[in-house]
Amino acid sequence: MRMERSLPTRDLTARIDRKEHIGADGDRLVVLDGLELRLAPGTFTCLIGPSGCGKTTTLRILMGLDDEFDGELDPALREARIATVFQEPRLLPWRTVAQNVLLALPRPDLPRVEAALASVGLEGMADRYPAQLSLGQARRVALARAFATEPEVLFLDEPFVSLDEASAGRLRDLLIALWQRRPMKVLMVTHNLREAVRLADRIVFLTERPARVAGVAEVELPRDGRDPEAVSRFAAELARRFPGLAVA
Ligand SMILES: Nc1ncnc2c1ncn2[C@@H]1O[C@H](COP(=O)(O)OP(=O)(O)OP(=O)(O)O)[C@@H](O)[C@H]1O
Repeated sequence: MRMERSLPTRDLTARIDRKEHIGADGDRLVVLDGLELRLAPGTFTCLIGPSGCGKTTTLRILMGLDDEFDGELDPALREARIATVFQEPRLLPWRTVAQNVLLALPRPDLPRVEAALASVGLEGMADRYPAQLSLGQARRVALARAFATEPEVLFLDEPFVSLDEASAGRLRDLLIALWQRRPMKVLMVTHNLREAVRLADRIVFLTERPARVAGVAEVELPRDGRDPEAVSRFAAELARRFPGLAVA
């Protein structure tokens, strides 16, 4: 029998004192300035803020993809097993669905791949190639791949944009169901305040660029009470509390 790896029980912290990008004209663009984040065990956090304020830049630093910044990441974050889900499903086109999931695992484990695909409703699709999938199906594979690695921290960057509302809604339900089975720390970037309210325990609002944390809201709605009306009401309240930083 396969043993599940246990999840760490302490917070992870990150402090980004300053992050600059160099623009095409060679000018320095200060993107992040004094941004501090804390990821708590078993907590689903959404990061939201105005367009271009630095959300993806923040995520890339936390993922370890960009280390050119002033500040400090929790050493435990560098050592943690992390999984990432991007806007683009990022599947290798010349590999089958099953091979794409298999490649993410530390060792070959076909039963785990099959279980992961079944968990996202893709039984029977293991031998298809990415070009034979709809965008929604490809995103399911990306979720299956991320969860199959049993990460300690899961980062998502707008994983449901460009889908119709019904498909996005089904994928949100799926994401929450997968996460509730094994609630790791999650940090998800989204533009969509209603999506954040639907999914998150906690929403971190960023200021305009250069971004820092404008405020943190706990989503105090019970998970089984997040129907569209309750979500809209809560989102409207937050939009009033953080004017200009998110639209309900
Ligand atoms: N590699 C780069 N080189 C130069 N400038 C960059 C680079 N990456 C991002 N930028 C700029 O930094 C700023 C922040 O970009 P970032 O993608 O982090 O914002 P965002 O909040 O995720 O944006 P959006 O809301 O549009 O998704 C933007 O002005 C962007 O043009």
